[in-house]
Amino acid sequence: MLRTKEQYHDDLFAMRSNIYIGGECVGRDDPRLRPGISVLDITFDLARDPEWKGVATAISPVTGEEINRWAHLPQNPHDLIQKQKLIRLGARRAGGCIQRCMGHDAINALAICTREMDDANGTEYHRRFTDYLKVYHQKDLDGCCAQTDSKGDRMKRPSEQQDPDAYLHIVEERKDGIVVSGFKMSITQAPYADEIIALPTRALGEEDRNFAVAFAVPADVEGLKLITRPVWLREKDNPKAGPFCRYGVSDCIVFFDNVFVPRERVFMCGEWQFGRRLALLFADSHRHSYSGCKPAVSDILCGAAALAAEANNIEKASHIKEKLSEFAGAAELAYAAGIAAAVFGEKTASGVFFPNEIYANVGRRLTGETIYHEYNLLTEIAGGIAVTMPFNEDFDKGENKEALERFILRNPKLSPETSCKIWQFVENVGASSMASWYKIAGVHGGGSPIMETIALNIGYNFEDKKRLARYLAGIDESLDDSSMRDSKPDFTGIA
Ligand SMILES: Cc1cc2nc3c(=O)[nH]c(=O)nc-3n(C[C@H](O)[C@H](O)[C@H](O)COP(=O)(O)OP(=O)(O)OC[C@H]3O[C@@H](n4cnc5c(N)ncnc54)[C@H](O)[C@@H]3O)c2cc1C
Repeated sequence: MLRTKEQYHDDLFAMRSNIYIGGECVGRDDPRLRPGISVLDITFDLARDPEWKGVATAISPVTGEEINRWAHLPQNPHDLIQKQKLIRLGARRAGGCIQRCMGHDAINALAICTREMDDANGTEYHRRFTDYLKVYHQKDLDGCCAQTDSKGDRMKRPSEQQDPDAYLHIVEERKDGIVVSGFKMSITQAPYADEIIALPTRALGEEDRNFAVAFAVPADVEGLKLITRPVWLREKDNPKAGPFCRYGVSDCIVFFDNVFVPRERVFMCGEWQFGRRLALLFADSHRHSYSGCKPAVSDILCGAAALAAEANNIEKASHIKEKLSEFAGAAELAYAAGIAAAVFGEKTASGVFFPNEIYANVGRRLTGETIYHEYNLLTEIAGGIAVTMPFNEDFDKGENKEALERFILRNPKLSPETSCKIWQFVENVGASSMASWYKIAGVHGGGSPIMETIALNIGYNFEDKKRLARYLAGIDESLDDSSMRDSKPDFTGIA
């Protein structure tokens, strides 16, 4: 089934009120949530648009029916590339973050890890998960991923924390399910998701057994509170403002206050040995997703910088050309890393095709490192007007309207109206509440750069480089490069 955005809204607005903003409990129809809901609308519209069939849609391996690609488990490299393409496409339209990749990455991680736990322990998590996914596909659900725990004292393990709620944990195990408590934080799109998919955030020891828990619950389940921080642009309700102003985002503290999770929705319960594996499966899949969305952010920043250069009539200056080319490097190297991760990925026992973790991590780290630099490029090219421009209303009405039409004109080839729109866009993209969100998301979303460093320290073959150096230095007589010969890209599904 492919839901329309109207069906999605109906389902959303029928949910129990458990959203808290500024100390008040509000419904999902609160206008401050609307900019985020409008982003999700794009994902429903794209899936029903014949032009994007096969990019925004896929065939479900569990129901055999056409589904929204956000709910799909990639089966081959082609699927991973289509996912990457869809993320860049959606993110370009949403102005930077399409918000659905976390749920997608969570279901992939669960499909793989439940199978591996069953193979190791004879449990039945994979069957439960597949049954859950069938309903997820049939109802065309949207899940957010609640992985990041509030974590309390960073130097202490989950079981050592003064407040056990610093990490989501099992409070009680019953025959028919489990009761869980704890805080997850920075959870994007939780207030307008159908489902919350909870996963562990880190490697766990035996003493952390109760913190090894994964499950899915409806986002309005009894005992769940979503303490929400919406981000929107000042012009969100101005019909004359550009599409960028329609979109925004909400992140949440997801507070599980003794929430009951029925057995059929529990996908990990005490398997602490698999804590790291499940956390990393999500993180690596999400880092691959960044190779789609971060290039879109670079596209937008590059476009804004190029327009600012045009408005300043400095396009032909050599330092501007050089700066613009840096955006191309940031966007396309990250995108290329995503494609490499897809064709050098691997088929897991669950049938899910998983991106190569080295390429996914180097791509993600590059994007985290360049994000502030890219904003700096825009600032250098645009000058200071982004933070000093009068409000839109001053350009629209009042006694200074005519004077401001002259003021805003720098490049005589542009009309005052176009010039004004360019500078308003530069302000919104580069110097707004959303701009700050994108900067910090660019660094920490998908794991802080240190997490990619750790992943690379574990997975990258440094011994191979040492062997090479030993050979070139004359310490070893021969060099074994057979791994280069044996590693072959997989083009399954790619026409
Ligand atoms: C905009 C945004 C959206 C997000 N959306 C989601 C989402 O949808 N779902 C989700 O699950 N998460 C989400 N996240 C969370 C994101 O994954 C985390 O921000 C990220 O993993 C970093 O965790 P943290 O913010 O708790 O920072 P910390 O982990 O506290 O990191 C802060 C600093 O402390 C250091 N540090 C931490 N622990 C240690 C230690 N033991 N020893 C030494 N140094 C340490 C780190 O290296 C880092 O430099 C989102 C984050 C942002 C900013």
